[in-house]
Amino acid sequence: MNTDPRESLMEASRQFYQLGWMAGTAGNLSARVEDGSFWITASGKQKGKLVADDFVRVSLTGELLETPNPENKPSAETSIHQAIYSCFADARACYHVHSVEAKLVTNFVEGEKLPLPPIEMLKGLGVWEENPQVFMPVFHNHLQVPKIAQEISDRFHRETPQVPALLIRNHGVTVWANSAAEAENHVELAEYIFRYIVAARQVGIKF
Ligand SMILES: CSCCC(=O)C(=O)COP(=O)(O)O
Ligand SMILES: [Zn+2]
Repeated sequence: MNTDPRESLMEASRQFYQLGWMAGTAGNLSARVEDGSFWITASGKQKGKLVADDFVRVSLTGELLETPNPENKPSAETSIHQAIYSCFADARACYHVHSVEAKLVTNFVEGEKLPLPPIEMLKGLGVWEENPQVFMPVFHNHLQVPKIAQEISDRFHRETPQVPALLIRNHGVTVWANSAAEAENHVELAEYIFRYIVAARQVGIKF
């Protein structure tokens, strides 16, 4: 496991910012270290030019353990990262971004899950069946983020998601993986799938 994952997080953030998925201060990225704690982007940082001081390290229970800049506050959405790491012991990185398409697709369903198209890209999210019926969990965008985190934790303890990703309605996607590199792949694959869903709807393709 990487001892200090901040370089990978800064690189991913730069890339997602350039793709328009972390516009301004939107989104947050984290990765764990050996003792189970995780480095996460500090709240309100411009995501196109993060430096190593723009992070904090917090414990799985949310205690602030390290802050290179004393003014840093943990991401406002730290509780969601805590929920993911608590639910999935193998998760080493958790990335949350805000694309236009991720918000749009959550308006295509009323319920708590978004049907995904049976396309090849699902293999990158761990689904290897032929013509799979796969759903991505969708959560309500409560103003109080810990409430979203609690609902994620409750639902994932009842039912393991089919893909390592979740949507928050009109907000964005959160993915997790067993490495920072794999989390970057998961964001790119999820975003590709959202673009496909938006495009399919425009031309009337149903799945
Ligand atoms: C302008 S984005 C609003 C907050 C949010 O949803 C987000 O992802 C960034 O919050 P953070 O506290 O991590 O900067
Ligand atoms: Zn967000």
